[in-house]
Amino acid sequence: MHRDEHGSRREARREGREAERLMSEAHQKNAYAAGEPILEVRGLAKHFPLTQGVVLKRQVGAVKAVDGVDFDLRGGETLGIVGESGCGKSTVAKMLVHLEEPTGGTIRYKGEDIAKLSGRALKAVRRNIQMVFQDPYTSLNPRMTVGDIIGEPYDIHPEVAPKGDRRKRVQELLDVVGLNPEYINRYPHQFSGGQRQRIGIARGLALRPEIIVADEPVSALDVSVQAQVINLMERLQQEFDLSYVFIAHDLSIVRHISDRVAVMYLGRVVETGTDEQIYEHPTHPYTQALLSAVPVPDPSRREHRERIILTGDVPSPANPPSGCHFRTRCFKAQEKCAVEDPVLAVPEWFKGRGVPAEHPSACHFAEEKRIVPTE
Ligand SMILES: Nc1ncnc2c1ncn2[C@@H]1O[C@H](COP(=O)(O)OP(=O)(O)OP(=O)(O)O)[C@@H](O)[C@H]1O
Repeated sequence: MHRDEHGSRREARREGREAERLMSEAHQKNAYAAGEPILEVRGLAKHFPLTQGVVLKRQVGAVKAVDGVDFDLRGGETLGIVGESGCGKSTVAKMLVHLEEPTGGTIRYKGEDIAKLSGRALKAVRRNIQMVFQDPYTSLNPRMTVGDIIGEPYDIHPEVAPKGDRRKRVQELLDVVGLNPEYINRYPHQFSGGQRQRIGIARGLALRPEIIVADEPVSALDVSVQAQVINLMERLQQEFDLSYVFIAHDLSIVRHISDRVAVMYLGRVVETGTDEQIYEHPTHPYTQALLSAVPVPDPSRREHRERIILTGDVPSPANPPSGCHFRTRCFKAQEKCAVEDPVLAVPEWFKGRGVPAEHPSACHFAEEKRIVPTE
């Protein structure tokens, strides 16, 4: 065969592949535009190896910090993730922003599995998913000025703000989060806790992300300051068209800001629903127990609230109970719970009934129980 013929065939194949790639990209964009979730998390797992021995490390088990988590995040919405300390919330957050590598499962961003990305494609996704950390006292470098802290992401993504523009950009961000732009040369210790969290938020916004993963962003703050920071985050969500994953251990904090809520226990999601479904019509005994502990300001409603006291501690994620992870502390547990893992799905007996209890709950004996009386 003639050389030129070879070349033109190769060229045609290359063009064909390029067309296929563009079509697949267009398909993904269309799928997202048609109301697909911006993030789809399926079977997400993180098992940390437990080792023994100093020189020759031998794996003797694994801490199942996250053990098969599913959830969706839709564009412009806030998904609250709640659960007690140690249930794996922070590990989920770190996997979403690529600070930890999953042991299993997928995280799809606009239809693409981010674990399979590398190079420029991965960098672009990382730019679009930013994190705001838990503790503003320790997450900011005390030796850097506020200007350097907020502008640091531009070192990795200089295309977002060329060097000459950075100071102006950082001052705009300070203004956006309600801080005086003239404070740009100050150090973190010169700010209050709430102001430091505003600095953390400004840094999270620097690259103009689409998604912010906020890991207990107000837990370290006084109650009065918590409300201010939450109000700020709600305003920024509108202004910058952001989607939030908002993590907290307290259901009452999450309620204010979340459109939907996922309740986690020992590495798994046990119940998900809209804020109304979770607060007014919980069906999982763990959610019901958490709700029975939230502060209720109105004394007459508080009096009528049912109290569910959980006995025992959260078991170790290195050795979770068989079957349902919650069964060792559950007031409803029966034999079935020890042998059969309940799946996170709408319970059969609520399916198609159009009632608020019709939402996913991982319990063999899911049943609606209103804990906090309505106003
Ligand atoms: N690098 C690690 N190596 C081993 N175990 C870990 C590691 N990081 C977390 N864990 C364990 O994984 C489990 C989940 O931790 P994680 O921090 O995700 O929980 P959390 O719900 O965010 O709790 P908290 O609110 O206290 O941060 C815990 O038992 C923790 O000890």
